[in-house]
Amino acid sequence: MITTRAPGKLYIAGEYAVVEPGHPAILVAVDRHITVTLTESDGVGCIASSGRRTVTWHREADGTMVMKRHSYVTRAIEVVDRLRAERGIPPLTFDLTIDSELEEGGRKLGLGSSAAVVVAVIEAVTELYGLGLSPIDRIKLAILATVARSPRASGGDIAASTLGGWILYRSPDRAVLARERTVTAAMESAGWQGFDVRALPAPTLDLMVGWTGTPASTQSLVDAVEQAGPADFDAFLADSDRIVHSLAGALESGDHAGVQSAVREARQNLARLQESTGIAIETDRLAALCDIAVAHGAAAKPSGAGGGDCGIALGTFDRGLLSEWESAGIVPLDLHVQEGAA
Ligand SMILES: Nc1ncnc2c1ncn2[C@@H]1O[C@H](COP(=O)(O)OP(=O)(O)O)[C@@H](O)[C@H]1O
Ligand SMILES: C[C@@](O)(CCOP(=O)(O)OP(=O)(O)O)CC(=O)O
Repeated sequence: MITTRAPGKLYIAGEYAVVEPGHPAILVAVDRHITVTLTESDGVGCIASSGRRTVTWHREADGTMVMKRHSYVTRAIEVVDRLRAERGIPPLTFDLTIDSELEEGGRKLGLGSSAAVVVAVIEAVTELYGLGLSPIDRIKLAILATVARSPRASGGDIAASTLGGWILYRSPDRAVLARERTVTAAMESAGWQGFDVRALPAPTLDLMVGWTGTPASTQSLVDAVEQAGPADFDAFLADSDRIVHSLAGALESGDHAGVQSAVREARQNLARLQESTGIAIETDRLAALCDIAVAHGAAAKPSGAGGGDCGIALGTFDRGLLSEWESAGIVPLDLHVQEGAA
């Protein structure tokens, strides 16, 4: 039996820009997890996850996997299986049980459950076959599995979920990766040129997280921004890059005022994207979340694609701030940074 665990994540800055290859974002892993348990089985494999339909799979005589429905989980199993076959390792059949702390009553919180599930499944299955992959190679495999299902996903959530702690992330060119014919070739592809992951020191500021209670569809929001094709998108990208760079510098030098001012600027830059696209990133409830935090001396912004999900505040832990959030219909989430393993 193999058990793996992967944390959820939150975007701190760089969302939407990071969808463009090579553009950076900063994320943090949080201490709520997905746990995957793998047990070898005979003939039929079962994927069981609470609140979801159990999916079964089997192999044809030549080892090819057969599954009726595809999901993030099956894509993750499949990509590892292709690598196994390319390396001449004999196939196995196994059951997976998935437990999630990243949903509330079956509703997504915006904490990156799809990334965490893919990361935990990839870790379990690569361990089963003894593939001996580094964390960076597992991030690459998880990105390949994810883009099979969501071609535009940046993969920032995967990097945060794999490494833990605070990270700086730059996305690869997923369109180039998708053209590679084997997993081995995709792992070495030129599509990784702009890709980068690096650990950042955590600030001593407290991270406070509020949930709006409204799940948002990241994919629809990203597609809508692309369709809107705002004339000033290049300026948005340039500003985002500058803000992320100054946030990384402030984290590295322990400059708390610099961290807070970069977070404020990141909020403004997203507000400009909202203005030029007409897409509601900072909803009324996210605006209330941010304004309340600002009134308490914190720096705040929506986290991720916006439109609902979560907002973050960086400052000094403040019970008054949290109770004002509650009065405004925002649920404070009791989350802490999940430190990296390294
Ligand atoms: N426990 C789970 N078991 C299987 N698949 C899951 C599980 N949790 C999440 N997923 C997959 O991830 C998707 C949600 O991911 P995502 O949009 O990243 O949400 P969020 O970031 O808000 O958690 C689900 O629709 C499902 O496909
Ligand atoms: C817009 C984005 O840059 C960030 C989206 O982050 P979210 O935190 O909104 O994502 P979910 O985990 O699906 O809720 C898209 C991306 O990077 O793929």
